[in-house]
Amino acid sequence: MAYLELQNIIKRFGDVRVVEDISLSAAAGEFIVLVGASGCGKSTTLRMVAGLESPSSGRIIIDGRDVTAASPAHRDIAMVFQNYALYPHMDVAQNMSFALELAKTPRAQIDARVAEAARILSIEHLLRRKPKELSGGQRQRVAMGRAIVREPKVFLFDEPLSNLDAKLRGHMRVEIALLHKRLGKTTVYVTHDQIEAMTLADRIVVMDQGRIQQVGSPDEVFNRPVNQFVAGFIGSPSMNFMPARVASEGGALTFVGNGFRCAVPAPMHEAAARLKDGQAVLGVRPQAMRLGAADAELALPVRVEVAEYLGTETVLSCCLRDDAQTKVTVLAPGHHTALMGSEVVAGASASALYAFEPGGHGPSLSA
Ligand SMILES: Nc1ncnc2c1ncn2[C@@H]1O[C@H](COP(=O)(O)OP(=O)(O)OP(=O)(O)O)[C@@H](O)[C@H]1O
Repeated sequence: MAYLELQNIIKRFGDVRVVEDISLSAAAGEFIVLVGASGCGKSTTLRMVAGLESPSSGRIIIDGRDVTAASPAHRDIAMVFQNYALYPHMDVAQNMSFALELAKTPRAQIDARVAEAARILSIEHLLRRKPKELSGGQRQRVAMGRAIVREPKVFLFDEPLSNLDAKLRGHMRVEIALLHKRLGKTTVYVTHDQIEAMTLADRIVVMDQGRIQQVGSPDEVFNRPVNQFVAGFIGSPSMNFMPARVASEGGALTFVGNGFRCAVPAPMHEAAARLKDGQAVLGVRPQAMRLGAADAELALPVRVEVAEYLGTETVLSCCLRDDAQTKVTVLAPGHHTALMGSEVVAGASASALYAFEPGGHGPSLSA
């Protein structure tokens, strides 16, 4: 049963609609990640759950109660912000206790909860320090501690790791996953980082231009993206896209692109035959491409523009030999910097091929 529910939420700022009819539900204990590019409306959505913004229309339900009009303090939620939002004049223990003091929680209970949260987050030795005496990662831990002590029904995280350096971000990501496992609370987490989304989420909500594009498990959004936008957003390096038209060659449906052709895989036949003007966008992940695979079902003649060796693999940034505007990234195991400037064939099997109606939000041909 849904524990947190957003029903037909629309948000306008003046004439600008930033959230367009979002409906979403989270089960008790579920970890939901809202992901999307800057400005897609994910923070606004989270802030409406928190009660920091009011929806223009729609309802928000938490644990069976309509909280659409309730103040943040009466929603039983706790939010962790990107900029930590700690009180600078209070020490760590005071920052963590403050909300409980306001709620007139008995002192002994406050002390016990602060001690327990400090233990979970390994910040016991920092309790008497002021925020300015802490590193970014330590401040973020205190912000999480402040959320934990309130024992909320729902945790909300708004880009909590984006102010940290890459190494610390990876470390804190693991801590958040462990914390969720331990506390089991329903969580909504906003990020523009698809690695955070993939690693933390039970279900990922991919947003673009105020709308939900896809809701699914990390496996679903990675392997079965519903449109080109989702396919391009999830996965690193991003999926390669190439324009192609569908032609009937000798009775067989074929994708024909600039300098390559490839049989349309059987599961896409019906959708490919229905395409407007026969135009499609093919997609293939950099990890699925093999160098020199001239006999592969999809064999792309490419020119290697840049080759970056990362220690165990090389990222080859290429363009189609017959169309320099179409870029193709190949992630090849081993050391291949010598290929810079040369022409090679990058191949992929038909099972690794995606195809979409053009325009970004057109459906996948295998959906
Ligand atoms: N108070 C406001 N008044 C007017 N427009 C706003 C307001 N708050 C947000 N917006 C606009 O709403 C859109 C969505 O903003 P939002 O912060 O939800 O996006 P986001 O996906 O979280 O982006 P980011 O990752 O950059 O935080 C943006 O175009 C933003 O400029």
